[in-house]
Amino acid sequence: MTTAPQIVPRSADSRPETSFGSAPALEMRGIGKAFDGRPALVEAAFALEWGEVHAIVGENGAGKSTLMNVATGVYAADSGEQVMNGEAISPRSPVEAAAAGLGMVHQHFRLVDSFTVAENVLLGLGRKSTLRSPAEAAALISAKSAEIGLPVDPHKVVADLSIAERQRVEIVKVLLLGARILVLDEPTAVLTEEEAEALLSFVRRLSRAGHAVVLITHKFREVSAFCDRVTVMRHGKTVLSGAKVAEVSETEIALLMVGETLTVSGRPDSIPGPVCLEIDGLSLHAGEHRQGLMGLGLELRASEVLGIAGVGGNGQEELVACLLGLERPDAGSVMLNGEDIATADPRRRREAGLRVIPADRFATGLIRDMSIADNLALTTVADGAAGGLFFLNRGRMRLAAERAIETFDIRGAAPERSAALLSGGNAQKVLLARELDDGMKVLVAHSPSRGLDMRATQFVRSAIRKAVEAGAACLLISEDLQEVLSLSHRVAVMNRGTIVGCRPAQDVTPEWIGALLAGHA
Ligand SMILES: Nc1ncnc2c1ncn2[C@@H]1O[C@H](COP(=O)(O)OP(=O)(O)OP(=O)(O)O)[C@@H](O)[C@H]1O
Repeated sequence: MTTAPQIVPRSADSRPETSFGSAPALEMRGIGKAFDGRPALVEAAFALEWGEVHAIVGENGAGKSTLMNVATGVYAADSGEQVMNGEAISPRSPVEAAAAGLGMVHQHFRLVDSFTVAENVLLGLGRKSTLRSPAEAAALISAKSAEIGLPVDPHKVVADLSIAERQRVEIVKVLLLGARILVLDEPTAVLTEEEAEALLSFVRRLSRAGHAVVLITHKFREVSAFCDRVTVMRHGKTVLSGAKVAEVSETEIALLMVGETLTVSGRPDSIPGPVCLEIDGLSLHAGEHRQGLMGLGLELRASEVLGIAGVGGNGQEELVACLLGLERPDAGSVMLNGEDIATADPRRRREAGLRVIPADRFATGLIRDMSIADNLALTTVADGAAGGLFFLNRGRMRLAAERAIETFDIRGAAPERSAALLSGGNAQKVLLARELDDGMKVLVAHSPSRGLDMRATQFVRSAIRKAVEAGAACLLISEDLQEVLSLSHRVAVMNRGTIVGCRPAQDVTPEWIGALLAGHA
């Protein structure tokens, strides 16, 4: 049986108990890397010590992942040098990097869903491994999992695992491959608060045991509470190299990240008008992994932002799925300007003026393998704006994409580039460019700034703000309370599949929200 991980935040005395070497764990100097002639890294540098947790922060597209992809052999650098523990290395693949002691857990996991954990690890270890069967791999996984205090069941099928469990499998896999330097790319973006805390505590324990850990993150709290040093990247360059976290303030880091001051966008300057969206008695049965909806009701007015606060997993996904038309509710109505669209097809909803920014940009928003121009044209093909009935007017699509790229400041983008190559912030901007069109009357925005850096967050919020000031209505569903409070005219709280309270934003108090979230009011 495994025991719950202990919480081990950064403390004054966080020196490692052991070390894997006397030379620095990793030194990268003068690293350059371009994609299609566009520079992603320019003379980037990074220095990592054994026994530390080192944060790399920077805006979306700053080059954090690319730098670590170079370190771990995913990409070959165009220039620069890399020294690990005093020895020059230039891994040509992630397996080679791991064999040298450098492993990375990516934002998107690389596991085969239909295989068990043991089979996946066996596959990941490759042909050079001495392991011959899943049973041998299972024994090794159990031993490693117990040694490092990270619960993993080797016999489970990956498809049945939660996101946090899959992430633990990836970590164990990388450590079994021989990693002593572990790179985690935004590991907590996909976790609940509790899971994130457990993971970060594990990271601290790992560093105390002598490993070096690189944590790519957008969250300042993680930097200040769990990291020893911080490196800041901007536009492919290292603008702060390995500063001690205790010696640099969050404001200083933020300013280095953006290179200028940002204006904070607040609530739209608009007076709510007539009701344009009225949801009544919306019900959807619960499932194995979902809460369902329990007779949910709400009213949204034109020129208004109604923020829905709540802990994730309380029906938010289901509400968005019902509004998108991906789920058919068991009961209830969704009146959009007098028309019940509860069972209408997605095209009719669009014609009625409904637009949706889903929480998962790529699952229900953009198509990863299609170009930016094609993604932008997805919703206009049916109405003829992208050409005639039997052909697509590529020239028109290209022009529309060029306009969107300019208006929405989609960096590093060209119409024909694949959406898969966009950073999180830029992918969100493509979605906004498509959804915030002239026909929009009601925007449903689900966690619109999740995983985005400060600048992209401000961009998204000010785009919503402008749309609402121009007369649109916005249903803002977000687990980020700050986001809800800063943008909304009214705040509703969602719990167990229904709205449990609603107030004008100025009357919201932490006690009121707290009581509703906890189900006490
Ligand atoms: N395989 C690739 N092909 C083309 N361009 C790429 C590729 N990988 C990254 N880029 C580009 O390199 C730049 C840096 O991207 P990178 O993913 O390293 O940024 P990041 O700081 O990790 O951003 P985020 O916080 O959004 O993950 C971006 O402009 C991105 O579009």
